[in-house]
Amino acid sequence: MTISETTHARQLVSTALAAMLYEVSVNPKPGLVDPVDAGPHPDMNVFMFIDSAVSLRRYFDECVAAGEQFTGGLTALPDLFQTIRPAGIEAEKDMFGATHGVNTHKGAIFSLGIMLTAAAFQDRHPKVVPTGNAGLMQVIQKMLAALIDHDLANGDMHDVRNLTAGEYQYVKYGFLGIRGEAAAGFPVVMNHAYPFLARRTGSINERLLDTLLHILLYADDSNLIKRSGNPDILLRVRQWVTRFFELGGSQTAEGVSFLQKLNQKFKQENLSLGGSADLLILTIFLALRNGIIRSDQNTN
Ligand SMILES: CC(C)(COP(=O)(O)OP(=O)(O)OC[C@H]1O[C@@H](n2cnc3c(N)ncnc32)[C@H](O[C@H]2O[C@H](COP(=O)(O)OP(=O)(O)OP(=O)(O)O)[C@@H](O)[C@H]2O)[C@@H]1O)[C@@H](O)C(=O)NCCC(=O)NCCS
Ligand SMILES: Nc1ncnc2[nH]cnc12
Repeated sequence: MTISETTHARQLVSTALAAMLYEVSVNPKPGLVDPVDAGPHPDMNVFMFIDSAVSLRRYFDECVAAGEQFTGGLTALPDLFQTIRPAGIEAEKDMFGATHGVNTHKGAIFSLGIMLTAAAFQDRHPKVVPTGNAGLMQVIQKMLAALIDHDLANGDMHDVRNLTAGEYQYVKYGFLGIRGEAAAGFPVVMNHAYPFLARRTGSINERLLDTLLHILLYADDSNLIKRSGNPDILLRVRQWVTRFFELGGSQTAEGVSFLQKLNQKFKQENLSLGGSADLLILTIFLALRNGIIRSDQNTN
């Protein structure tokens, strides 16, 4: 595979990296690292996230090249996913090298790598793939048509001691986690987070904070469930989010004050929103790609 040096390819890669850096910059984020507070992640800080994001440039180059240079048709798109999966495993090594062993972006390597590859393919095939997020969703669904069967339904789940959080939650509760969200074409992002962000007003920080909280209403975040030890946490968190929006969200003093309290609560209960952060990264990627957020229009 030859890395593409076209302006378009470089723009796609820059947009992916920017999405990661925007996400970690948003504050105050409950349950997550931001420039002010590491939340329930004492082993991480914002500089580590910068190092982690920057270490992924080569991988993102490979994703774009794979998407642009794929010669199979729409029905062969599962092969495109198989092309980038080994690159994702190598990218995890780059990330762990950059963070000295801390898991900052494992989920994002998977999710954003898939979305970036699909976007590169979509842009190369305007005659067969519809434009916009709907077309992108279709490409992703086709790429991942075999994922659930391969990883979960037919996976080896006999020794629970060797299961990841996502695999364990599949066996115990039937949750499909990141794989289910990805295989469906990221519906939480496409159907909820992105349209919400597109109509939200305020500064970029306020719009992205509110979008993160909106994501919590829909996402089954396997990090949150793992840290809590009980899927009922999803319902509790959704009640907190409802209260946040009743108070006016991040554009009111009451909303911000509630958010600060949530931040403390997430720290006290050691609750992480790592999966939801990744869905915010994807939403930002699309928003930057489609011009829905622009840093020169950071108005209040
Ligand atoms: C398919 C892979 C993602 C592998 O999945 P795996 O089974 O290894 O992992 P999962 O437990 O399923 O979760 C992976 C990460 O996905 C993010 N995530 C969780 N829920 C969702 C969701 N609903 N939608 C989208 N994304 C979701 C999340 O990643 C983020 O959180 C991490 C940081 O949070 P933190 O709490 O600190 O997490 P820990 O490291 O666990 O720390 P402690 O709690 O212990 O302190 C960070 O990664 C964020 O990005 C989940 O963590 C993919 O990796 C893959 O394909 N790998 C290659 C290997 C392979 O092929 N495996 C398949 C078998 S054939
Ligand atoms: N800001 C953040 N904090 C913790 N985990 C994350 N995963 C992705 N972004 C994150």
